[in-house]
Amino acid sequence: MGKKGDVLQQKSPAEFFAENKNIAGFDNPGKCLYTTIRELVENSLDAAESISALPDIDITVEEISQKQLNRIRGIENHDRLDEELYHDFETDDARKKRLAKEAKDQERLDKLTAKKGEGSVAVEARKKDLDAKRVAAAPKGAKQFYRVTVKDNGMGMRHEDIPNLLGRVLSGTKYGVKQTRGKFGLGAKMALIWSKMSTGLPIEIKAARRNQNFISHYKLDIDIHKNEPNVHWVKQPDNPDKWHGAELSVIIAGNWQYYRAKIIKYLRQIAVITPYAQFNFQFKADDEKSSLDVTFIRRTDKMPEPPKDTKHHPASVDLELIKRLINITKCTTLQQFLAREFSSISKDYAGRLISEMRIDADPSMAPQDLTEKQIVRMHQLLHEAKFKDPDGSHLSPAGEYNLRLGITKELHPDMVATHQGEARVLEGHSFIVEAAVSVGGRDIKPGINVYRFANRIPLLFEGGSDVITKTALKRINWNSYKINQSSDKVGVFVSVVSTKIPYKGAGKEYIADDMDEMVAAVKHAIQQCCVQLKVKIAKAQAAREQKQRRKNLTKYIPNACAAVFTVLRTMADHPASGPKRHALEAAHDILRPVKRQETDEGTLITSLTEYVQRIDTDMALEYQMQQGMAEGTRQSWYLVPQSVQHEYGPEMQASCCVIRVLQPDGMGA
Ligand SMILES: Nc1ncnc2c1ncn2[C@@H]1O[C@H](COP(=O)(O)OP(=O)(O)OP(=O)(O)O)[C@@H](O)[C@H]1O
Repeated sequence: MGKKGDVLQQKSPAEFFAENKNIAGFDNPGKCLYTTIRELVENSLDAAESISALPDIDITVEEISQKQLNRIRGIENHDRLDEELYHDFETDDARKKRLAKEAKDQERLDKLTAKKGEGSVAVEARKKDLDAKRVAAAPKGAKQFYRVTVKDNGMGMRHEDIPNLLGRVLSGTKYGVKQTRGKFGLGAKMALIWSKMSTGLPIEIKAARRNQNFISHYKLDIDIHKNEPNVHWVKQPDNPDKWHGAELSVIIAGNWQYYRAKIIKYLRQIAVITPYAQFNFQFKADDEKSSLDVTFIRRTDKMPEPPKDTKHHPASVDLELIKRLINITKCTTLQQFLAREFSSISKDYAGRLISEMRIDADPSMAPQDLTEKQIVRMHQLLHEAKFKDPDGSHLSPAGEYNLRLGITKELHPDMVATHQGEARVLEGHSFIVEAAVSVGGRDIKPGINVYRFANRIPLLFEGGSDVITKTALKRINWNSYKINQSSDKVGVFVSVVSTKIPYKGAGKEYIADDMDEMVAAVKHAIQQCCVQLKVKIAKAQAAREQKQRRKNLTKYIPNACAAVFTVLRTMADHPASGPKRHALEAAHDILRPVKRQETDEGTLITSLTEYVQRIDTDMALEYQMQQGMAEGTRQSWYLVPQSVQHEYGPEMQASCCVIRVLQPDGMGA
């Protein structure tokens, strides 16, 4: 018999992920609830977009008590014999103490609210703090369970594929070279594994493809040891309405209280990046007051072009992948194989590559006849030879329009700028970085608030290690764009799309910060937004300053006019005599209208105000001329001269602008 630790064991992928569920973002019950919702919603979005349907997604989270759960599982509910055995047991004394403390805290909160006002930052922070304290101090209650149901209007699933797609870890339809939210073939199965681990209950699936006259209705779970689906029952009811889509429902342990904020934040951010989708979210609590019903309304029917399937770029393939492609290819010659199974290789180029291999490979040989050595040589050459970069036309970024729309609808910022970068390449996969930077708005804290998206899904965890957060916080000199990084409310939205997002881990929570190409692309996209904002901020600042200057100048006009008018009035009513008379004759023109009551205090105020405003505008223009016109305020117009001879004279100044007539470059006088 072998020694302990010496015995060969094998694990199925399902067993591995069940034991290491944190790798896939299933860390604790609260996070499991969050990740389950997220995985199902992302599958729904992929499914709707794959048939170009505007996504309509219903998400329901229903609280289920231990008693209800037992009823579902067919377990009898027993009355407790020994209360003290249980987690939620609390002595009378302990309860009294807890309640007294809560009352005191509430009193303090009321005082703070009276002083600072409801909704103020200080009050909100204190409320959050108290909620956390309350949860921590409350006796550990029974576990919490939830039924999570997500329904969509997507492509559905083929009836016979459903058990494998949802009951076998590492199986899916998104392994190709295409931009999709899902990639690993894991998410929905992790929700099922967690349901199996925490409640022992199977998953229920309804699905129908377009024009299918029945609905596939399954109840299944997973044999974790064998990594195989285990179908409890299957039905095929009629589908008279020709519904298409999928509805998945799992019952799992979770923690709504701790993760409510994160779940709502996730939905809000996914609504920002997919404003063409409608999300109806319902939380059904036992107690009506705690229930929640939120709809993130579709704001546009304009969907980005869907991503397209592409081929492997030669720079991204490894030896195993080449062998796999050789096994599955339908090409009959090596030259065809290189030209058809890879991107950026033309037929001619394939011929040149084969000659360069110099290993007796011949363009007309069957790829399956390549020896191990020939494959190794081919792999080496594919990594040494030059190829055109993939152009990114198969990617589907959200688009500046959608990004701007989503941000405006959710945050209502004062200003926002967007930029979509050029396609770039990372390890043979093209990627595009889009960014938006907003200033001001609702529900946004002062400082730099980073919103990260990858393949159009929000990333909410592990922000500190992410390339986007690090770039926004450390590599941008905000001051140089007239943005105060601690007091302005700045939103930095960055979305990366790629056929392969370089996630760290299967949980899809962050993109590493160690790839120069990615760092450069993210930095460039943010900077481009900042450049646009700088112009807008400068304009807004100038307008504010002018308004303030005018306000300062006109503030004392009524008082000054009242005093001047009193003097004029007195002079008009009591004409001077003697030596002063001559001196005052000059003022005759002013005094006469006063005497005739044609000029009064109001006339003086109006005239002086107009005068001050005119002078102020002239001064502002003169100042701008001295400073050189700001780029944003300068506009070129092309005028056709009335005659052949034209004098390009000095500039003309009007009250609202300065016109400088210049000779176009390269034109004769
Ligand atoms: N709502 C849905 N509509 C249509 N097909 C679905 C739906 N949900 C899941 N599927 C199918 O089931 C497969 C497996 O889904 P699963 O969530 O396990 O992995 P994935 O989405 O492929 O990858 P990832 O683990 O990265 O999320 C998907 O590839 C898809 O084919």
